[in-house]
Amino acid sequence: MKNICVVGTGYVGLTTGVCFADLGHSVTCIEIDLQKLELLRSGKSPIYEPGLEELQERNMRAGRLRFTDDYAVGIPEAEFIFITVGTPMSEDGSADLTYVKAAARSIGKYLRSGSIIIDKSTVPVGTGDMVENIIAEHAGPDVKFDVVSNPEFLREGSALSDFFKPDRIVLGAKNREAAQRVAALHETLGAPIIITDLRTAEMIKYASNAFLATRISFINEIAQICERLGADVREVARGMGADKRIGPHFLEAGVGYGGSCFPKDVLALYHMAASAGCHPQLLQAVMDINSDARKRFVKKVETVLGDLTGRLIGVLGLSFKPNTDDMREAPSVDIINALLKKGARVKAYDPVAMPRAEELLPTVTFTATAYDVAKDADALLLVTEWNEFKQLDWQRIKRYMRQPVVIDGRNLYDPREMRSLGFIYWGVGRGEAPVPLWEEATNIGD
Ligand SMILES: NC(=O)c1ccc[n+]([C@@H]2O[C@H](COP(=O)([O-])OP(=O)(O)OC[C@H]3O[C@@H](n4cnc5c(N)ncnc54)[C@H](O)[C@@H]3O)[C@@H](O)[C@H]2O)c1
Ligand SMILES: O=c1ccn([C@@H]2O[C@H](COP(=O)(O)OP(=O)(O)O[C@H]3O[C@H](CO)[C@@H](O)[C@H](O)[C@H]3O)[C@@H](O)[C@H]2O)c(=O)[nH]1
Repeated sequence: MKNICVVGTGYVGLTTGVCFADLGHSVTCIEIDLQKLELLRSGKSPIYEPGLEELQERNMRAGRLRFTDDYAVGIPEAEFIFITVGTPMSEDGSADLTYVKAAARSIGKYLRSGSIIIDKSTVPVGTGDMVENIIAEHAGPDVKFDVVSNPEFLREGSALSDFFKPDRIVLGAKNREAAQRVAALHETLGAPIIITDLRTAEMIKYASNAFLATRISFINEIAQICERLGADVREVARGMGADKRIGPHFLEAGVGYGGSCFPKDVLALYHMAASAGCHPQLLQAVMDINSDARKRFVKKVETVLGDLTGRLIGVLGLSFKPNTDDMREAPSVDIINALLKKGARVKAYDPVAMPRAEELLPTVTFTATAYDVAKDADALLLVTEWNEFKQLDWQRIKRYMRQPVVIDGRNLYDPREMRSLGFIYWGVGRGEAPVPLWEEATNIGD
């Protein structure tokens, strides 16, 4: 049993704290947002993450997990201190390190010799050195400590299984012995552990996210070509993915990637590269293709319906992906704002993200069910592929709609089935565009 302190209780911090407690360690989580802290102390999770709240409650009851806003409580006893605070996008596109610097200052004030500070937040190359300097400045010369970079690879919606069954654990440090102590902490997980230097570990995180984002933009570009040439991108991805060198994952064409990580991390890497005098042209293309995917989706609605003024559009799914309530950089927000700008009215439904979406989309009407979204709608747009949208009663939806138009941004439905049910259906990269409902169809896709 080790004493662990986790600074920050967002998606990464709470998962880290709860899971290490579940492995039998004694964990103190420090959170400065007092509203969040109150919720956490009452045994509730401030985020929707399947299985997390149950595990949190269990470990709090067992006395292995506690929450505080007081660094004096968490830091002095801890052998391992994880920094998991946010690193959002700054105005210039670089990663904003305000929270990391503040956490390092506070840790420094209460640190005792022998602790290891582990940076789990996604931070630009060189941040580990900066954190070390800030802590040293505040801890004073007598306190001996190490900084280890341990980038986090969990995905929202599957955070627990990603924690307990990681593909790999990356550790970067100046002092190999410190990295080995952190490796030993993770031993029970049985995952491959890669030990490298600080800067390389920091870069592995950005390169991994940028590569996954590149695959998504690549398949979205292929989808656009498929649409023009009458091929089916899902089959293309299946055929490509069967090649072991390519693999089947992250080849789902759609409305582009969103979330709290890919958009900000690709941009931050671009910024890092440009600041170092490189010319990151592939990263620029990845970002351009991603924003075009959202625009093209909106253009499809216009192509089918014509002028959107006064049209009622129903949107299914708001979170940036299923199984999370996270609305950060969700494609739904850009799509809905573009529709509203073109004069449409929008109704929307999401199984869990509506409370978070309300403040971002104040003029949207939120409904209690997916079926309510369809009522009187001129078109229904599938934006997030929640499981419950796979089982809809389409005969019922068709009766509710003003006209049976479905634009599917995630290729959730079978085009032939939808058309045989009488829908005007348009997916992503799956053959020809449907005949527009208005005469002067615009050319789409550019
Ligand atoms: N969200 C993910 O799925 C994910 C996955 C891998 C890596 N990451 C990276 O991990 C980091 C955290 O991401 P997140 O989504 O969990 O962030 P988040 O914004 O959801 O949570 C950060 C938390 O830290 C708290 N905090 C800020 N400053 C603090 C301080 N000085 N002391 C104590 N608490 C403080 C905030 O109040 C907030 O609750 C980011 O760098 C992100 O890029 C995120
Ligand atoms: O084939 C695909 C796969 C994903 N997406 C979209 O890509 C975005 C990101 O999806 P996903 O990677 O599943 O979610 P995140 O929770 O943002 O996780 C990513 O970002 C985290 C934060 O850095 C990393 O830890 C994870 O490894 C990395 O997968 C979402 O909008 C998805 O809809 C696609 O459009 N097509």
